[in-house]
Amino acid sequence: MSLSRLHIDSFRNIATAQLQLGDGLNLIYGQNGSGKTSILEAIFFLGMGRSFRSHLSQRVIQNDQDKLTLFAHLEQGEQETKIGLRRYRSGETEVKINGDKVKRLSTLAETLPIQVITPESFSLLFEGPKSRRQFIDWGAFHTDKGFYTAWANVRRILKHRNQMLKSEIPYQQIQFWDKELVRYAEIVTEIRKRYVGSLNERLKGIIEEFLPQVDVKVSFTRGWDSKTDYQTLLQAQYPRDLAAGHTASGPHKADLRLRVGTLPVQDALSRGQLKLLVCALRIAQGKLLKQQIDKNSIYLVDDLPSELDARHRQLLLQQLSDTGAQVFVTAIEPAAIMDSLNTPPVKVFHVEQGRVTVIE
Ligand SMILES: Nc1ncnc2c1ncn2[C@@H]1O[C@H](COP(=O)(O)OP(=O)(O)OP(=O)(O)O)[C@@H](O)[C@H]1O
Repeated sequence: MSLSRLHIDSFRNIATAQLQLGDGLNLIYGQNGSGKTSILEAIFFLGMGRSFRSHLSQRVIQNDQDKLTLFAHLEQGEQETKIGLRRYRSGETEVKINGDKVKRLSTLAETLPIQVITPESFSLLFEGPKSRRQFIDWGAFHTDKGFYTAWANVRRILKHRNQMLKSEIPYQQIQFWDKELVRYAEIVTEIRKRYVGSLNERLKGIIEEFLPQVDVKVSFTRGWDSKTDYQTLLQAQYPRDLAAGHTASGPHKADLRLRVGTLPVQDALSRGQLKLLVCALRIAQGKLLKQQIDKNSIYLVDDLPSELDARHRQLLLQQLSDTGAQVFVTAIEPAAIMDSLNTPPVKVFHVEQGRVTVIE
């Protein structure tokens, strides 16, 4: 699966660009501030309906314009899908797949599985559990049809439960909702647990290549004490939840624990090693997706050379190419990528002040 054509209009500093993309490695290079990341961001926006850089989607619309437009052709074997997205400054978003209007952004995400690796991807390891949960859920969403609905139900019931806690509703009335919550929480937890188990299998080989002699352990925590039944826990914790005005434990607190021996990875590894670990996690996800549902991801790798020595650059590019996926990498100097490749990129783009030209 790959994007063959991409049309960008009024996105960040790119007024307009029409790109014929390569099925394989696409290199985008240019000076600081030229618009390299904006191209990756545009592809991500088309797949997710939001940016990976800013939670304010309006910011990506080019200054002085009232809307942005993104359009692409997606090739899957013999099949071609046309995807279009328009975002207005008023906040409205229009999405079309093969000319038909699409209501839910999750339909877009399902059509276009995207993996992003940026210098900020470290947040996966450093920040709170939310980004790690999103990482697990990316895989759970793409590989299990039941996940989306079960997780949407968990979130809906939790929201309602928290409102009831704030209104100091007695437990007898909350109990009915807890039964529903437990039912969906178990589905979500089971899918997540199974997914992390399969991911671990794929991860081992990649970590051995990227970080030999480092014993990284990845485990899943479900969001409440592993020995306690969730229904019993919700009842026992009701007084505490009531005082806090929200539900302390549950699948909304699930996490991915990454350790080297007894230490959290961020205390045990260098910055370059952490970057490699994040890359290993993303590559393992892509490989697992291919194995489980025969779908390739699209990789967006921003500023690939940073933090990595020549050998690890080469290893990373090799692993990315082994996924068989379409890959977009950015760099300031093209040599930083070219020198690490056995075969040249399929396409090379140069960006200068928002103008994109094809080099080969
Ligand atoms: N809404 C917008 N309208 C117009 N220009 C914008 C908008 N948002 C950001 N820009 C500009 O777009 C330019 C491109 O930024 P981008 O991050 O894509 O560059 P880059 O080539 O990835 O740079 P670096 O190598 O420093 O990461 C920046 O100069 C920024 O000021």
